[in-house]
Amino acid sequence: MEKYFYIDYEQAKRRFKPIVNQAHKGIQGHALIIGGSYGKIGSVCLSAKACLKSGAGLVTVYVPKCGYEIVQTVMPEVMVLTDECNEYISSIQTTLSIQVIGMGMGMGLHKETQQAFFQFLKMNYLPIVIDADGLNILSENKTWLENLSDKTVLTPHRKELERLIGIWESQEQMLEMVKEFSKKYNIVIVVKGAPTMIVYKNDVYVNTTGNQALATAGSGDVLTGIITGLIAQGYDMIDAAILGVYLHGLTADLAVHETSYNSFIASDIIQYLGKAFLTLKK
Ligand SMILES: NC(=O)C1=CN([C@@H]2O[C@H](COP(=O)(O)OP(=O)(O)OC[C@H]3O[C@@H](n4cnc5c(N)ncnc54)[C@H](O)[C@@H]3O)[C@@H](O)[C@H]2O)[C@@H](O)CC1
Ligand SMILES: Nc1ncnc2c1ncn2[C@@H]1O[C@H](COP(=O)(O)OP(=O)(O)O)[C@@H](O)[C@H]1O
Ligand SMILES: [Mg+2]
Repeated sequence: MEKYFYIDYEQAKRRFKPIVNQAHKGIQGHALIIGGSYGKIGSVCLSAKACLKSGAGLVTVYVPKCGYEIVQTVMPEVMVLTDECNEYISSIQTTLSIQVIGMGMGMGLHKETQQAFFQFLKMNYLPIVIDADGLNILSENKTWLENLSDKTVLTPHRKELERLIGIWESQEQMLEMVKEFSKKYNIVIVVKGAPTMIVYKNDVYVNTTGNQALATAGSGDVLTGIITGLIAQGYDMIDAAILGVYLHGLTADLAVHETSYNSFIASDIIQYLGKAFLTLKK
């Protein structure tokens, strides 16, 4: 039996958990953001900043060496681990105690990066949000999908989704294909677009916030950071996806009267995140 839900204020408000007075960084969780390649370190910066500004206690990023000074300069709050390779990720080694991983943004498709991703997937048991080139690597190696744990959220835009599951004739057919995909791997899929729809098995959650101002570079990287930051705090995968997508779109609704559609950029999502959270204040 399929179920459709609209992600509106009520759906978001009842999922929102205010941070407790006695909170400390440990309670808020430690997130690891893995991604970036030469010329695309900005995508990791956007994700990491969004992750912190969603309430995560600690954020560490794992980037190629070329990203070290950039991240440490742009975001003193974020800790940095670097790959031995300068331009792209060639192996993913970490012994950090973390609660969640967000990965794929700006990561590129270098063969060594693909292998590093595969080795990482095989030994990962933590909640993970996979976006962008992480999705594109899975599309090029579909047998690797078997290694996805049931604590996985995929966040494809329509083109990334097409690479992953093939083409569709209609929105209805697309949703049926995504439901089958979700059931086969027991994972959550955030189908980004206008509107964004979250699919988990036979349930479809249709977002009601957001607008065309979000059609700008890095807005998906920011969403990955928001969802990762919510999971770090203990939200389950579906609630984190629902609340994250709602808040992400709401920032654009709150901002456009000041920024216009044209002059809204991905950093504005992060800037307006506080205002979006305040609308859910209990
Ligand atoms: N500042 C940065 O470092 C940025 C890095 N980025 C990274 O660049 C890599 C490539 O991501 P892109 O999404 O740009 O490239 P993709 O190759 O995944 O998508 C671009 C192509 O897909 C089509 N497309 C994009 N969004 C679509 C949608 N919603 N519906 C239908 N077609 C769509 C476009 O027409 C274009 O042909 C990713 O790893 C991403 O994280 C981008 O996020 C942009 C910003
Ligand atoms: N016209 C639109 N209306 C609502 N949301 C949009 C629109 N265009 C893009 N978005 C949102 O912006 C984000 C774009 O993600 P993505 O293409 O991955 O960006 P990037 O890879 O550049 O970070 C998604 O969350 C998508 O839902
Ligand atoms: Mg993207």
